[in-house]
Amino acid sequence: MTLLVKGGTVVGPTGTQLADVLVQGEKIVALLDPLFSATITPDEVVDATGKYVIPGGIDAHTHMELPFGGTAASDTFDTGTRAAAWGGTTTIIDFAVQKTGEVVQDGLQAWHAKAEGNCHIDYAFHMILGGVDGDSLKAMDALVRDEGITSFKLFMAYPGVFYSDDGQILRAMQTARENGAMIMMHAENGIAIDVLIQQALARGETDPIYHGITRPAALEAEATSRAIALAEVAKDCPLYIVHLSASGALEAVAKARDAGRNVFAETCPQYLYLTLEDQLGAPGFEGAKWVCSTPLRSKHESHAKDLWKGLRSNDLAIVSTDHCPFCMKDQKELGLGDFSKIPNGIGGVEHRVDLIYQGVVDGQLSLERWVETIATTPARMFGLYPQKGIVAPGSDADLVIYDPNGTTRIGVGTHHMNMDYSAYEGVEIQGRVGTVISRGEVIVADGNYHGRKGRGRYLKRGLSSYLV
Ligand SMILES: NC(=O)NCCC(=O)O
Ligand SMILES: [Zn+2]
Ligand SMILES: [Zn+2]
Repeated sequence: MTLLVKGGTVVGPTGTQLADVLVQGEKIVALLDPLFSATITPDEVVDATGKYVIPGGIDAHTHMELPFGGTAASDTFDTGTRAAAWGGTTTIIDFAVQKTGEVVQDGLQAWHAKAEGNCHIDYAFHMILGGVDGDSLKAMDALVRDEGITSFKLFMAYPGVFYSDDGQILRAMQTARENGAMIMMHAENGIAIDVLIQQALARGETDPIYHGITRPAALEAEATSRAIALAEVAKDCPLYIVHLSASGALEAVAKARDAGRNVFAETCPQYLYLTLEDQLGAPGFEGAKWVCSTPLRSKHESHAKDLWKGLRSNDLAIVSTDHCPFCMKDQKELGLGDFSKIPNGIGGVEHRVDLIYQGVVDGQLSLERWVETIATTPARMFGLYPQKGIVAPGSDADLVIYDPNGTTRIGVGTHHMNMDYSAYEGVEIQGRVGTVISRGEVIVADGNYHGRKGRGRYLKRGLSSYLV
């Protein structure tokens, strides 16, 4: 079976070219001069005239079905990966969870059981370590060696749940330095935050906005700097700061990178577009829709502006979503009268490609940087390159035909995520995901869905291309 994507502008991290993309089976086999491809008779033609042809998006940070705060994220691997496909994402890297006290491999098998046979697109896992001890350190080696899991998330936040102390973090970093894995860090000082939360509740400050006020930017910056220092002590263990939201944290990352350190970071669309005042501070309980950690930051400070700059300068390497949706009804509502009981998370796996394309329209990013931050760098960072993340011969034929003349209006009435609201209700994007191709199969075209549950494959990942 051959498929020709014809007439489009192929966008990669280093430039654009007018080229037709020839696909055979699941792979890209050639980028052809349009004059030459006129001589070919493929089985199927996808017209991309006037459109961009980009590698399928890779969302390196999702939480399908994550148990949190007495409930679980509302997207299953079925609904969440289908929504991702609609939005031009053809690979996710989800976080398998070792609950505190659980054997790491048991946590991993439980995650495989949730995902297997349910995914519409290809998927891989990072591993959350809910407890660092001798057994889990040995398990890290086994996962890197045998399971294709080469990155481990630790939490400086959420004491009593996922939290690791500095000694545990250091030991995990030393192990990662030895086996080549990446340590991913939720960098917020959870111990200090818990004090602020208790004080706020004692004053009767229970509305959702206090979720943000009790997680100040300074405590993200402090934890980020501490993680960077611990990684230095662990002989420059590769460190990746997740969901970075604050200018001070970005400064710490930039300083480490200027010093040549193995430090990387991602941000998420919510920190580029949404704010403490306008969303988290919405009247009544409405702000619960935007409770996530790290929290949305103040529009009166320069966080969002600095994050866009960080994306341009590569101090922020990747945009992921941290997709962790909860419905308002019965889920976010668990925190009525006590913001600390609102399950943390925002859903957005469907909108990342569009929302970051809007950054191109707004003059924040180049086309090439758009592709790099949503597809190419995630593939390189997490050991999926060049199978994924690039439109090139030999790579999987994961392609998005993106229409710069289309528009997308985001809202709960049209999205495909299993959420009863949209975090971006009414936002209009000056661009549109058209056709989506996953391993050579057209799964979205002309506003219709052609994919199916179970076609997505588990990807065993290699070590990061950025490892030194
Ligand atoms: N980010 C968030 O609010 N929820 C998901 C869990 C995490 O990434 O910390
Ligand atoms: Zn986190
Ligand atoms: Zn997360």
